[in-house]
Formats: sequence, structure tokens, C-alpha cells
Amino acid sequence: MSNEAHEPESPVLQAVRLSKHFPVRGIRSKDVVHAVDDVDLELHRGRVVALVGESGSGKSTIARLLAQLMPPTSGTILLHGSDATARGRRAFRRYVGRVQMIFQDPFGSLNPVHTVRYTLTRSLRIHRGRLRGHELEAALDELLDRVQLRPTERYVDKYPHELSGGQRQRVAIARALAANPEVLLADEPISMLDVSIRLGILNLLKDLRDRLRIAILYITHDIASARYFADRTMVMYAGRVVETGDSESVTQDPRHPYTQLLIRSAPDPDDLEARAHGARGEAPSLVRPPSGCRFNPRCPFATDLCRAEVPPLETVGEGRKAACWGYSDRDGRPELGSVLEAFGERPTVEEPVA
Ligand SMILES: Nc1ncnc2c1ncn2[C@@H]1O[C@H](COP(=O)(O)OP(=O)(O)OP(=O)(O)O)[C@@H](O)[C@H]1O
Repeated sequence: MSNEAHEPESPVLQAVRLSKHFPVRGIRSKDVVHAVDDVDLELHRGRVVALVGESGSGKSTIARLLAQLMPPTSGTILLHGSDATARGRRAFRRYVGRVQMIFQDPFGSLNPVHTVRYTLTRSLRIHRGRLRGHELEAALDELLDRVQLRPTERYVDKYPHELSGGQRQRVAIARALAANPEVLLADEPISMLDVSIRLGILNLLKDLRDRLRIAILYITHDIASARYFADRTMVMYAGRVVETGDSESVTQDPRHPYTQLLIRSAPDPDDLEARAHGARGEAPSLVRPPSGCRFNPRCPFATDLCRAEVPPLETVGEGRKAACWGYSDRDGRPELGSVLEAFGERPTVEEPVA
């Protein structure tokens, strides 16, 4: 079967060979940080894609590139198949009306001196023109209702400090919805919230996906929540995508040795860091990334081929891809074995989110 069976519609937002290199500070330094290299990504209506990986793997940089908060070093962003590069303020504002971002910190992202009414009215006016009177009240009511802050009159005149973290994140989502966006870029939207309310926010985002058919990019450290929430999961390592596929397969039957390590280490990313460092040396420098596969210094199966050439993302099952020479027919390819044995077993978690 072709990919079309999985992705019946053409993508709303697409990144093609997206790269971002940041200059390293210092006089006459020509060094760059390879934050993102050659990433392809597609977001479809009514679907969630999760981007998972350790801290520093480039996830936030991808979100900021897709939001056009900074230009890519190379590569293209396409909105409904056309180059979306916004040149000038008006084009950027139009783009932001279609592609909205939700940030990790609901405490920092809402201005403490403004009420919910002010914040939402401002966003409505920017994106939908000058609403007044009944029309404005109805729009505010609808937005708060959509993010399940009910009865809406209890919340509309509140200041951020009068709301809980989860309620603030709902207001931030309502502010994004005021634009009627086609795409939401959600950068760790639950990681700063109390564990007990995380599921509620993910369920709200699921509701928006299903009812409004919004395309969502969900960035997370937590691969278990990706399984719960995302249709597809992309795993990043050191600025590159190493594995993609439907979330169930990627999390239950990971193919890339790095994904296997990530899953075996869930839910504690620090544990991953500690063990991987202990067992296999440092996380790679992004200024001088390892040649070939960037995971090779930590991979128990790496061969000379892995150290010499970057493995392409190759099909490893229906709708699935992995960037690992172990799945190729190249001479000198690694013999993949059990990552569990290589790194030491630890039970996986059954429950995705508390
Ligand atoms: N503005 C910048 N200038 C220089 N380097 C940057 C900049 N932004 C990010 N980086 C670097 O790019 C790399 C990728 O960072 P990014 O924030 O995208 O990773 P991440 O996977 O989102 O991590 P986290 O989960 O910690 O947010 C890191 O090495 C980071 O230090």
C-alpha cells in the first residue's frame, strides 16, 4: 500500500529539507551549531504529528522555523503546496493567521496586566477585524467555550494570576483559536503543568483536531504522551530525523537503535542521559557533529559505514521509515541486536500520561 492510504489529503503545511545553523559567538568564528539538518515534515488536516527527542535535538527550532519566527538556513516551507516564506509584515500577519503557536510556559506567555477579555479581544481584532458589542461578546463566549472554560462569564474578566496553570494554557489556546488557524504548533504544551491536568489539555487538543480539523505539531520529550495523542511520531536525534511512522508502531516496535533507547528509558529522560553518557560517552557536539550517523558514538552496533556516511530515511514497514544502515543492504552494514542487552533492561511504562 502506498502512503496515500495513510495520508489521504495533501498536507496543509510542509517542510522540505529544512536546516538551521546558528553562528557560534566569538570573534571571527566560522563555526555553526547544526540545530536542524535536512528535515522533511508534513502536517495534515485533522492529524497530530509528534516530534520527540532529547533536549537540544532541534525540536523547538523546527517549531520556530515553521512559525517563521526566524528564517531557515536552507530548505522550504510550503503552505498548501506554495512557498510560504513571508516577506514583509503583512504577509507574516496573514501567515500567522493560519499557523499559530502555543508555548510551553502559560505563565510567561500571557501578559499579567491584561484580563482574559483583553487578550482574546486583541487576538480577535488582529485576525478577524473590528468586532464590537454583541458580536464581540459572542466571539469571546465561543472561544472560552471551545477551550472548556465554563461558565465563560466566570473566566472572561480574570487576570492570569487568578487562573491555574491549566486554565492559563486554555486561555493561550483560545487566543490561538481566535485566528481560526489551520495549524497549531504546540511546543511542549503540557510539560510545565501539574501532572494531574496534563491529560485534560491533551484531550482538549484532540477535540480541536477532531472538531475543527486543525493540523497539530506536538513537541514533547515524553514519547508516551506522543503515543497517546499523536497519529504519527517523528523521532529526532541531534538535529536529524531518525525515525517516523504511526505512533503506535514507533512506540511499540521501534526500529532505530536511538528510538529503542528512548522508549526503554521512558518516562525519565534524565535517566536516558545518565545511562547513555555512562555507557556510551557524551551527547554529540552540534558544532562538529559526528560524521555519518550522528548516533554512531552512542550506538552499540555502529560500523565503519555508520561512521562514514549519513544513513538516509528508508522504508522499514508500512508508512514507516528509519535512518539506520542496519536496514539497508549495504556492505558493512551493522548487525542490529538488542539495545536492551546493550544498555541494560528497564521495564517500559504502560500508562502514557497520568
Ligand atoms: N538562537 C540560538 N542561537 C544559538 N544556538 C541555538 C539557538 N536556538 C537553539 N540553539 C541550539 O540549537 C540546538 C537545538 O535547540 P532546540 O531548542 O531546537 O532543541 P530542543 O530539542 O527543542 O530542546 P529542548 O527540549 O531543550 O527545548 C541546541 O544545541 C541549542 O543550544
